[in-house]
Amino acid sequence: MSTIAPPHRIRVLAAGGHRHDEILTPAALDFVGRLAAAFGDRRRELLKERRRQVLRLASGSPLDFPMVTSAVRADPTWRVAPPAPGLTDRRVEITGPPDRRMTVNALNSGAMVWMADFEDATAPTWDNIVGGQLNLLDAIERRIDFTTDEGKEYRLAGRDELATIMVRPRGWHLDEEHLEVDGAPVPASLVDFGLYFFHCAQRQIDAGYGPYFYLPKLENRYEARLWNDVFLLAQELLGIPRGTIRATVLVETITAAFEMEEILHELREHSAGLNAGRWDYLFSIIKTFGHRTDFLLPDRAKVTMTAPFMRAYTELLVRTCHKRGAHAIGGMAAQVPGKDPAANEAALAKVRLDKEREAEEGFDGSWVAHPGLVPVCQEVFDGVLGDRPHQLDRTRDDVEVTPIELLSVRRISGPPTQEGVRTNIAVALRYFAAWQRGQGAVAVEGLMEDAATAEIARVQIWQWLRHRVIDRETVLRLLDDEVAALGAEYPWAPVDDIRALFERIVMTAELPLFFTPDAYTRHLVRRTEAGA
Ligand SMILES: CC(=O)SCCNC(=O)CCNC(=O)[C@H](O)C(C)(C)COP(=O)(O)OP(=O)(O)OC[C@H]1O[C@@H](n2cnc3c(N)ncnc32)[C@H](O)[C@@H]1OP(=O)(O)O
Ligand SMILES: O=CC(=O)O
Ligand SMILES: [Mg+2]
Repeated sequence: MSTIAPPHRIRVLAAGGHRHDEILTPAALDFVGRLAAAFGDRRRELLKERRRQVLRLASGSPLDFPMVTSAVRADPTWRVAPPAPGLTDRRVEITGPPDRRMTVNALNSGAMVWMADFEDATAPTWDNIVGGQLNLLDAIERRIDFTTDEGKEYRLAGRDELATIMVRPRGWHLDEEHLEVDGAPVPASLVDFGLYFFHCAQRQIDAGYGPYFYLPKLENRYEARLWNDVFLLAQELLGIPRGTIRATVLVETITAAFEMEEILHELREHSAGLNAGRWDYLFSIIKTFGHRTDFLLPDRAKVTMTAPFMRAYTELLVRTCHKRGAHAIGGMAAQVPGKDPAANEAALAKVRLDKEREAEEGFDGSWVAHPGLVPVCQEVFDGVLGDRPHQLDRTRDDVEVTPIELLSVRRISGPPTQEGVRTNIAVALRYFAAWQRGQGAVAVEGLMEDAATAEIARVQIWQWLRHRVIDRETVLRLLDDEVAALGAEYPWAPVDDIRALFERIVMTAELPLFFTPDAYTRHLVRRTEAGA
């Protein structure tokens, strides 16, 4: 074992669940403990730096491409690592939580990649976290087939037809309260990354693939450097060759958009490109600049990917990736298929338009939220790529994006409508209810809602209140109505708790940076001091 992974004492503070012992083995826990002991302090420092950056931007410091890294951007010679096996052709990627049924469905969906999501689409109950790891292990070992009580069979297709697995650990801002190292909670990112890497890295290599990841919610190059160092130590500890890991970073914060090239550079020997995480990106813009009137946005439905500031972000992402030989992966259209044929047709048409825009901009592939959307995404990218696995050769030298273009939000501003306010309240409440119950993604009125879209819903209400474009009485009246509707629709929902959560994270002068840490501690943590 490496001398740079100090000794530590790790404890599980949760009752043992079904087959948890297969994941929480002493060796796996020791591995996670070593990562936490090696990187816990740096992660804490970086979270403090996030707060300092919030204050700097709030007090008027301009956001710009960093001067100190201009040499990295100007150097034409460097490239990221070549695509690893299973990651060359990524024209359709499906995302979703690694629950048992969805794991089989996603792997069989026909998509090239499945992003198994512990972040936006997972409510991080301890059982979801450990159960998700178990499902991944079972899938890789091909022992996940099962039959439901109703007799529906779930079977994995042949290996060549399965999607390549990429795992998205939780972001740096979250703790895992059911694991403690030297008396402190383990960073959730290191739990999700560490358990998967420990159990599945070698198995994936033996199967001809590798340990692949999606990295969420990074805010700057230092956070990318931290991930790179985690990768180096993890590979060293398990004797896996340096450079085997691949990771796609989601550009989903406004500050990361100013450091795309630097993020690729930090991770270059492990990089598998960038993804346009549009929903968190929008959330990040509102959260970061919500105090400014020139960042006041209209109803969520009116802020589309063709808005000039969103277009500037996606075009810069493609340009940056292709300049460095990296894949650029598109984002999530929110529409999901439902039971009504007319609504379905409309949803598919919207998804098609979205994917056509991405393929035309130069993206190499894109995300879908539902197996029913794989064919439309596939068709659109087939049309543009043909037999080529990607379009890295489209270097988009025509694209030049300035800070002003990334930040020109006011060009689509306008007051919210009453319906826009109501919808945001309804979405936030429904999502919080599902999340508290352990479900991290839900369909609400034909749209996929997850942690990122729920964040948009709640920060928009906060922003509109703050700028007095809606008044508190209106929000409280609509909240009464929507809480009543929620109780009628979901009789199991603890409506008082959900209302209280909404009021804590919306009806407050100081905007909490994320809703999840507080909601997690209050509602999802079930610690047993004695441990398992
Ligand atoms: C902002 C971002 O980060 S986007 C990425 C994070 N968000 C996500 O990944 C959301 C992924 N999508 C989902 O979770 C789901 O599609 C939902 C919750 C929106 C809707 O799910 P459901 O209500 O189950 O949809 P529906 O009833 O139409 O599903 C039909 C079948 O497709 C399966 N299915 C639906 N979505 C998925 C998916 N993403 N992956 C695998 N299988 C899926 C269902 O399990 C169901 O299977 P079954 O017939 O065997 O029971
Ligand atoms: O993670 C993706 C996003 O859009 O947010
Ligand atoms: Mg996101």
